[in-house]
Amino acid sequence: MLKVAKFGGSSSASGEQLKKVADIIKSDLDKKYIVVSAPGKRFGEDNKITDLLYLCHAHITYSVPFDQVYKMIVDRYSEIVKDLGIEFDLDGELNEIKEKLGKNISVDYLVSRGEYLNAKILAKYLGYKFVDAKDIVFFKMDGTLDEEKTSVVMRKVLNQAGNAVIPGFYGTGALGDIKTFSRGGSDITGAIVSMVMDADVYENWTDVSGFMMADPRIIDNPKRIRSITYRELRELSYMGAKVLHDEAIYPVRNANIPINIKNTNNPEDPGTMIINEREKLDTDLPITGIAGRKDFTVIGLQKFYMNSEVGFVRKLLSTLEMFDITFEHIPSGIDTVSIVIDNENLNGKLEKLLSEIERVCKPDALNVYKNIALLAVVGQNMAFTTGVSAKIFNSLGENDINIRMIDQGSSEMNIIVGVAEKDFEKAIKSIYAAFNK
Ligand SMILES: Nc1ncnc2c1ncn2[C@@H]1O[C@H](COP(=O)(O)OP(=O)(O)O)[C@@H](O)[C@H]1O
Ligand SMILES: N[C@@H](CC(=O)OP(=O)(O)O)C(=O)O
Repeated sequence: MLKVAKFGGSSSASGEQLKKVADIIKSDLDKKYIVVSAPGKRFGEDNKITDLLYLCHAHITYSVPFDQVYKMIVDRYSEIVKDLGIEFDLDGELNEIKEKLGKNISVDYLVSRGEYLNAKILAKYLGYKFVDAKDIVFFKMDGTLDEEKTSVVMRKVLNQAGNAVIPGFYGTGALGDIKTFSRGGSDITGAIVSMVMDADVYENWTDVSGFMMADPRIIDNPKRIRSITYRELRELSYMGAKVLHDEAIYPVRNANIPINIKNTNNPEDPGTMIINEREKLDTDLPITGIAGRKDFTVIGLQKFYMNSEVGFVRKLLSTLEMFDITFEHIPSGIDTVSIVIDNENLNGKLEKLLSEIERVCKPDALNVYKNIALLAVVGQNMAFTTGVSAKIFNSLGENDINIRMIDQGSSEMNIIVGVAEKDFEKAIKSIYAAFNK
């Protein structure tokens, strides 16, 4: 039996947490490859090391003194090393980083030091080998994973290493520089190690006892999801349930490796199993989970006889292509079509995009709705159950929540609802309550 275990920032936020991590690892010899994030928050108002490193880089870029932020980082690691009581040359490591803290330091290199140092510390505490992610994770020129090179090199290095601790979140770019995944990317590193080493299970250790039916920061004590398919999980994590990065699903799903979400603070809890087959799901609830995100803009077009104008949607989408904008959903009616765009992708381009849409599509009306939140109600059982959408829309209606958009994928595995951002939490609460009476 081979297990890959990834411990997130919440599991490694302090010496005390890292001691729990070590106990978990030592109590199960199948956990051979350990992936670790940078120290996360110890309490609500605390800072994640990765955020402090980004902040430090911003100070350097704008030539603002960064000593105070840098000191906060140094203090956190000093405390961890002290609490663990290990002999660790922290000063030597920090000096190496400090020497590079000039104007031209790459942001990816600097933020990757969060996981680098944490993995080195944990390896020392466990007596495991430290394997630097820069030597086993490789990216292509376009920034995507170089799966071939990564597989060959990682397999060779890890087979020789025996038990090893690997920093998550980064690897080496095509030009030999350090590159990171997007935020939360240590989950992806864990999934890649699982795939390449052909693990029997990928354990993802965090601070909650599994994937919940809804965000526990919005719903008090939500029901735990005992088992969920990769597809459902991807929908939920993409839509904001960031327990697991949505891009971490692909490598393990392809290799058919189950993921087990577990709680470092409650290791006995079974957590959530993420598997391939719907038939083996341990649930008969019509919906599996609810997730959502704020910060969307909806652009709505109306045009009489739009449905008979050949190529209308193509023209509309070509305007997005022109500005290099991706979209989330495109619900349409007979004479209407809307595009839902993540604000991050609009990035100051909205006015220019609207004028191009006017020019190319000549709509009768063009409306923009800002501050939209999207909610996704997800479940593979939904396609086989009647009345699910009625329940969702009734619950929103009963709570006076105005629905701004509805979309349902062809898989019938999710229903997406757009609401005003101010109604976001209320909407999640009312849908959750409707399915948990
Ligand atoms: N549906 C959900 N189920 C469980 N946790 C959720 C859900 N949606 C959001 N979360 C939040 O995700 C957090 C865990 O993710 P994250 O902070 O990235 O963990 P880590 O630091 O271990 O990587 C939980 O503490 C919880 O607040
Ligand atoms: N430390 C990185 C990568 C990561 O995956 O962190 P976490 O496991 O705490 O989500 C980040 O904050 O984005």
